[in-house]
Amino acid sequence: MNDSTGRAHIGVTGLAVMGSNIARNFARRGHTVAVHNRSRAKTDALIDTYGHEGDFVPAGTIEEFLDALQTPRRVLVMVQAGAATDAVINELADNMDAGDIIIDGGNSLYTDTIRREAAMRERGLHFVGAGISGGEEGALNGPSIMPGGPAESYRHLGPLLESISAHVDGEPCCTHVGPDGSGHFVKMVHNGIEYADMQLIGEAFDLMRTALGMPIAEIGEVFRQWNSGDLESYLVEITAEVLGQVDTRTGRPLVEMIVDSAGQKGTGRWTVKSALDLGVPTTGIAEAVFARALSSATDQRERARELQGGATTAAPVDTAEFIAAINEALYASKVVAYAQGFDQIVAGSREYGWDIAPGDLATIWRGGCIIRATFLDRIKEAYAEDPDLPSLLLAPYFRAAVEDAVDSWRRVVSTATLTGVPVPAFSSSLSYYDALRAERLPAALTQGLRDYFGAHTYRRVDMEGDFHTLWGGDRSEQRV
Ligand SMILES: NC(=O)C1=CN([C@@H]2O[C@H](COP(=O)(O)OP(=O)(O)OC[C@H]3O[C@@H](n4cnc5c(N)ncnc54)[C@H](OP(=O)(O)O)[C@@H]3O)[C@@H](O)[C@H]2O)C=CC1
Ligand SMILES: O=C(CO)[C@H](O)[C@H](O)COP(=O)(O)O
Repeated sequence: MNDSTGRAHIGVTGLAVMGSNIARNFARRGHTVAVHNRSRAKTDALIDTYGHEGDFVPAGTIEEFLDALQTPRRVLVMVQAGAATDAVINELADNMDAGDIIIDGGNSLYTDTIRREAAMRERGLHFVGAGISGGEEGALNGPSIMPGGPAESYRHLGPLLESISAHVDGEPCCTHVGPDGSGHFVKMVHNGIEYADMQLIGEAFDLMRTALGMPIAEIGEVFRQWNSGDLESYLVEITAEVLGQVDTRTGRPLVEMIVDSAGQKGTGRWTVKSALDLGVPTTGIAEAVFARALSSATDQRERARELQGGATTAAPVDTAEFIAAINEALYASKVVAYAQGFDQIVAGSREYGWDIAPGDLATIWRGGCIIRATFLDRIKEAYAEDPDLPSLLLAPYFRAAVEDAVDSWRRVVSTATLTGVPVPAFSSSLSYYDALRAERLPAALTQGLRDYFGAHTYRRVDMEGDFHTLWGGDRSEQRV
């Protein structure tokens, strides 16, 4: 047990990319911040390079670190998710006192956070699983922060976290999301949407590159222009930057020199697994995760290059017009991805009793995070108008935008198919839209088949109850 008389307002342990920049963010905003890392070198490097930026208290051991903190102690853990996070939390907990607060700011799996919160609560500690987004730049200048955990912890922590978060229209991009794993759950879905956003941008790029045969620099310019319209967002902005980058070794566009095999650390996959468990059709995110998996199946792709694509047609004639159509298809598909992500958040909130307000997330995702976009203002307004919106696609603003875009969207998907350009996210989003608005779905036939082979029963459109047809007998229908 420590008898703390320390002076630091908060401690950060784990000083890699995220932790070191968040520690600097705290210090630059006038907070005294204790800093610690498993291996001392990162602590020393932070102090040597940035020590002048504010009031840091470097610590070599967990005991020194905790002694440096005011009580109740507040410690932000920024280490690798999984076993490393468990190890750090347990070491902290063994040396902390009742009422102290541990904040896990890593990309932890929300079910781990539920487990850890319960374990820490039993030990009298507060545990806050906080999703943090913004990468290196956001961590330093203002991330979007999604803290879960007990409401009481947020009363102690809120002002501190809000002070380092991004702000949009004077509002902090940080709010208490709900109990236990809710903060990490919404961060997971945020990352799933991030995957879908990037996949859609990639498909738009591929259409311009492969179907239209445009030079990379010109495509970059298109994205730059799109960033002053409805698609204005951080990811579209940095797409223009990446496409504009010239490789210094070869003089060619850098993107042509990067291996086309996308990595993933897990949050997209977790989103899809959770969507399957919750029964939410998060198809855009799933396609994005599978597209990364397919891209990284490099040996299989190498062998498959010999497969013939059949009679593909020539590129669209009017380039400018087709670029405008891609813009609309991208926007409509993006609305679908967000609609599905928000559906998943609503379903998760219901499943775990978290009472998450979707509009609050739209508010705190407007700044600081990777999916920040002007678009989120509209989502915020949509949920302010109707907090129980059945789907974002039914909010008047988005409904009108998607209905306006749908002809272009169909043309882009059909042109992609005819020219042999893969557009899994564009096309699955359009299919989702068509399925959602369909009068009748072929699920009726699925039910008939299930009843035929497995006596799984079906419901009728004209009366209540469950029914089974005696398929192997006289084919009469029984009420079961
Ligand atoms: N990078 C990004 O853009 C973002 C990352 N995140 C999440 O934030 C967290 C931190 O990310 P990032 O800064 O990239 O760092 P990394 O995920 O690369 O983690 C490195 C840090 O973890 C520490 N660590 C690893 N294993 C242990 C252990 N067993 N015990 C103690 N410390 C350990 C390392 O210490 P040592 O130096 O001693 O090896 C180092 O400080 C992760 O959960 C990540 O998913 C969230 C948003 C964005
Ligand atoms: O959380 C993040 C941004 O919000 C991280 O950058 C995350 O690592 C991105 O995921 P992946 O590495 O799977 O692309």
